Amino acid sequence: MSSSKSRPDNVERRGITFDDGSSSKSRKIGGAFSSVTYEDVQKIAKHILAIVKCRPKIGVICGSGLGQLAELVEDSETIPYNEIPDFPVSTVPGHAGKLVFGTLKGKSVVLMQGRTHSYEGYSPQQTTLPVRTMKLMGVETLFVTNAAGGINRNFKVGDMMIIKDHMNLAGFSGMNPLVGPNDERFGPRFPPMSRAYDLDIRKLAHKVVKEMNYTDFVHEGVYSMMVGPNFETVTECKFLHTIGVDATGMSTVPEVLVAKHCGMRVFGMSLITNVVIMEFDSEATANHEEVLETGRQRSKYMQKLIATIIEKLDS
Ligand SMILES: O=P(O)(O)O[C@H]1O[C@H](CO)[C@@H](O)[C@H]1O
Ligand SMILES: Nc1nc2[nH]cnc2c(=O)[nH]1
Repeated sequence: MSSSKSRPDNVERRGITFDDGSSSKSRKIGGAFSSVTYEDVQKIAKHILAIVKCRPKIGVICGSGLGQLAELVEDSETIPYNEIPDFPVSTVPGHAGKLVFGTLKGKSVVLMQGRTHSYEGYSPQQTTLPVRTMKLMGVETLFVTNAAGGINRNFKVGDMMIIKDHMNLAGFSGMNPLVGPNDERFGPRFPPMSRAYDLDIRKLAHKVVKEMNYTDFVHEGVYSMMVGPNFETVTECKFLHTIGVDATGMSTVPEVLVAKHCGMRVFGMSLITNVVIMEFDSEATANHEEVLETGRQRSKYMQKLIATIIEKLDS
């Protein structure tokens, strides 16, 4: 299958068939409703499980420049996203676009080396399709990682943040992967989100941080998602700071919503790749090269931390 098959500009949106026989496509309902059905996801999961021997219980989504965790995976089996029918394909530098199956510190895992984002043109349902695919492959615990801009003034470039909660700013404009008809086989119509980030894994993470002497540069805080692709204005950063956000990015939240909806345990971690600009007259500007360079310099610490938490996880 060619990689262009699943790119956002020419992806065939099958949509939903309504009671009167019309489809969401013919009703010209936009991206938010271009749902992927349970059967679609089942088909993709079966396709993948027919290729790999591994039966993962833990999934890890590697954010911008953070895919090197795959180097620690033993007995690895790799599938590029563009070889999986209907799987969204990463189009951004720093996202290799591969599923890596294998054993990480004794645990069966599947790693996503790169994700897709709404700003690439994908609907929230498409960007989260891999999470539902993991669920139907047997994954019970999801680790989400990302590169993010530090809003908290105590954060320095290269620091890390255990995510304790998120602010779904994209959701305020209706961009939420759970919008549309709800299939109870995935989860309930109204899922709670007050404990989105698993408390036990967060406690374990803090213990591991202490044992590894990482306390000077690992914090805990609140992540927010902006749709992007532009970085924030000064006023937007000041707003985020005021409402209690510690780090901001363009991903993760939809994945967490879908993972919680389908009953997964979730742990999230941000690498602070840049500190956001909050002075109107600053000449500094945010850029993706800095994000990737920080990833190159600091991702090994994040990899070690994530790998050790996974090693010590109860299941
Ligand atoms: O969230 P991840 O995918 O780690 O990447 C972050 O870094 C990119 C911007 O440099 C954006 O894609 C933003 O979301
Ligand atoms: N929105 C946003 N995403 C990022 N990803 C990495 N850094 C940033 C940032 O400063 N802002």
